[in-house]
Amino acid sequence: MTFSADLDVRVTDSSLRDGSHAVAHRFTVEQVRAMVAGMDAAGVPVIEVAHGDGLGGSTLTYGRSLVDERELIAAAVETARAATIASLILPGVGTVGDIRAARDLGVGLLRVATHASEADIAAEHLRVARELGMETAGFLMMSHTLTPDALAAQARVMADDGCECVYVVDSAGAMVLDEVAERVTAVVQELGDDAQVGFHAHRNLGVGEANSLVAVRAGAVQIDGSLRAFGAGSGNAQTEVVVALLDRAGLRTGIDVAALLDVAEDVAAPLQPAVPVVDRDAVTLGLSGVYSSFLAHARRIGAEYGVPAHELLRDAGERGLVGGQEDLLVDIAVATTIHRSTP
Ligand SMILES: CC[C@H](O)CC(=O)C(=O)O
Ligand SMILES: [Mn+2]
Repeated sequence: MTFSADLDVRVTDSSLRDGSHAVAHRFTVEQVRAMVAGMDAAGVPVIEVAHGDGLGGSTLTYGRSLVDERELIAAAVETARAATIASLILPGVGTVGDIRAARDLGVGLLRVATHASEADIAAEHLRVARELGMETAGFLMMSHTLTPDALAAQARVMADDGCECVYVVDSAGAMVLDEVAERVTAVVQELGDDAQVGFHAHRNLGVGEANSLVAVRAGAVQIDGSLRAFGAGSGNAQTEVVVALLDRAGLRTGIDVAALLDVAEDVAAPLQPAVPVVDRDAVTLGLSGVYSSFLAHARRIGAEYGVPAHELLRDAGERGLVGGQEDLLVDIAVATTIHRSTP
């Protein structure tokens, strides 16, 4: 175990990383301080901070950050009294230089994210983080695209490369209950005592919180969430709801439910440009198995080319687009407009 034996489940709040997608990467230092202060006081043990696409994600492709993520991380580290500040990196987007900088700023836990079938490309980043003394986790994005056995084999690669926890990540919010249970169970069985298993939900099909509970029942001991579902797509499982459900199930998270509900209501909600709703775009993401972070790009590009976002997302699903291929949404939009104007 890498966390206290007093906890049954360790919760990581990703509002200040996954939620960055929802604010077009425009978090300010003051907002980060307020969120971290509230969550830290409520007992949230891990708080993730970065650009939505991880360290180094501030680019034209993914969207520029208003404030350099290193400033935001520094503010989070300075504010937190007890919480570990975590960050996330996608090899190929962030570099080992970003890992060193994050460690120097006080990031204690690094999550290395790869497409579910490409666990091997995390090896170097995991090694560097371990050498720097950071706790490490692997993050198997788009886990719905692999069978449970194939996913377990990828988790084994990450565990052998030295990470302490492997997350089953439902990036598209495409999985429903049994599909989560089957994958988490397979990964738990494969890893045994070699590494813990975590779960990261998106609620595009309206079952993010239920999926998180199912994941815990299947053996996941680390669970992600975002306050008020402050994440990509229709958001992550709501941290405060997941914590309330775990509390109701008699599982110890070390988090004060009432205090966290106050932070969600009083600090997070006023920062949200829109209340995350499971709407047509979100359900299309879930049904088509498309990355939740594609939603904001689809809405922007759709508005520019006069193509409804859900149509772009549906076509993106048919083409099997993966993270990093956001700009292909422009191709789809252009193809759609040409198709429409051809007699
Ligand atoms: C593009 C990175 C992505 O937002 C990571 C993540 O949270 C997920 O795959 O769900
Ligand atoms: Mn996510």
